[in-house]
Amino acid sequence: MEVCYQLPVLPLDRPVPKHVLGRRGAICLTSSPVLFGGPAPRQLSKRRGAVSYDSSDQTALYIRMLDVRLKAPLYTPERVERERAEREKSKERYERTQRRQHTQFCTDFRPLQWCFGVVCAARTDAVGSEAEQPVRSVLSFQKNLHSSHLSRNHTHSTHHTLDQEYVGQAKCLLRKVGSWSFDIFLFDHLSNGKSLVDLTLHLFSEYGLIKLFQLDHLKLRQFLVMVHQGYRSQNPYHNSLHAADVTQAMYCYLQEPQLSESLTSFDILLGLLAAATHDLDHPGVNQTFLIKTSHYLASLYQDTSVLENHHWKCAVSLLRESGLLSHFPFEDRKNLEKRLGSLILATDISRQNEYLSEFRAHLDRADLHLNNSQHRHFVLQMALKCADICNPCRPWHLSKLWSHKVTEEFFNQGDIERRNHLDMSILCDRNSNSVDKIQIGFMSFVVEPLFVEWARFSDTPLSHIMLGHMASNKYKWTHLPQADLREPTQSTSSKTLPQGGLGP
Ligand SMILES: Nc1ncnc2c1ncn2[C@@H]1O[C@@H]2COP(=O)(O)O[C@H]2[C@H]1O
Repeated sequence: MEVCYQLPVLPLDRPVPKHVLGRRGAICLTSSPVLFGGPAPRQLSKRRGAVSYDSSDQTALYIRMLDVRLKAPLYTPERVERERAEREKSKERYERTQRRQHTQFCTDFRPLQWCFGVVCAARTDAVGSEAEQPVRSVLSFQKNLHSSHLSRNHTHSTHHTLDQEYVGQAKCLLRKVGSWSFDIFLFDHLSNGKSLVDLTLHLFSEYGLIKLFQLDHLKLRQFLVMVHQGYRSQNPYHNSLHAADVTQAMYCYLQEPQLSESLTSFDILLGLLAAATHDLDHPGVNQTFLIKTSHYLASLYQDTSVLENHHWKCAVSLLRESGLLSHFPFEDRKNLEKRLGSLILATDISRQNEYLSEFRAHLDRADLHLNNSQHRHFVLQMALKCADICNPCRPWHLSKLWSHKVTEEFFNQGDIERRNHLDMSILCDRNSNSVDKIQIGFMSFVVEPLFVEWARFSDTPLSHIMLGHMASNKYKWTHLPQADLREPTQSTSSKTLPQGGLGP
């Protein structure tokens, strides 16, 4: 049996032990205590990894064994039997749910199949044989789900991830989820790359949405795992970490007094769902690229909000596929799907001026009344727009990382365009653009105008903190020497541990 193993975390309330400070590298591992330097226990047939740790304030210490795999019979027969029974029970329950959903679905899953490259020609061609198609061929995401370690974690099945200490750290960090300086990169590490799943689950339970809307916990988790998997991890920027970041920002905005005092639970449910799904299956290139390469999505959505329409359709597909809201009355589901689309479509950055002018006009006339459901929806749209492009308003150490990630994605697109002799898209040519110039332009022309209006609307400490960070970040991009603006190296960036460095 192959077991994923992670190390216990050293206690947070004690000083960093001398033998840990200043050390980094491979260590030996036993099933419970951590030995630094001792011989490897005999049952370890394989070990590989490194310890990385972070102690930014000398009281907190994160320590992690990366990618360690053991071949060790750690299970007792009773435990194996108990877990087998749990697995069986969970499998039965899952299959029952899927059988029920299959009889309920009468929707067109084509966008879903396209976006994940599942070939279902038989299904679309042969209408007569549609009823005979197996569920799996239609529900493409389930295939991914079955093989996902994320979906297996909660059933404690064969690959038991001994991750409890990390989970403890992640839970600890979640207590600060409402803080604007919440470190999503660190949280992503602590949650094993599934920050979007864990964070959104946490927020759902924090708001009591699970109870209130009688959501099935298993379906919710499966839905979020599918959302996580629906993002392309190879994108430097538009991946599920960005979605987690936007969801966390959205939560901060939902907590602002104006909103928290007026939004309904349905608004909150919608706002969180929209944030988590707003960039689903982003291909890592922009709309211009899709149009000039005659991509099918461009023709499907007639060159208008191509990506946002696609994100929306993917989100709807996943909602239906998971059956998360299958117990809602039909009208409520329709309403939610429609409003979800309207929120996601608002993130089309090429329509920024439309939304901003309307927002400004409302503020000038002081006629936004949040007891009006349409006005509440409009404010949710503005909140999601802010959350989507809030990275320049984060503290420098986080903002800088996002800036490099988004620029890398732009430049990757430019490289493809160059190789294929296509016109270079704006900001995508690495030979004539630089991250600092892109940031200064983006902040001045896109971010600042939006956040100035948002501060007029909400006028809270947070809105001013965001403007403060943006001004200070812009100053840094303008004045710091190039060496300080470079992307943090592997050893100091979030790729290992994001904050505070790693020691020598
Ligand atoms: N820090 C940033 N610098 C430059 N552009 C950005 C930055 N953050 C977000 N964007 C752009 O803002 C856009 C918002 O919509 P998208 O997510 O489609 O694509 C995003 C990027 O093109």
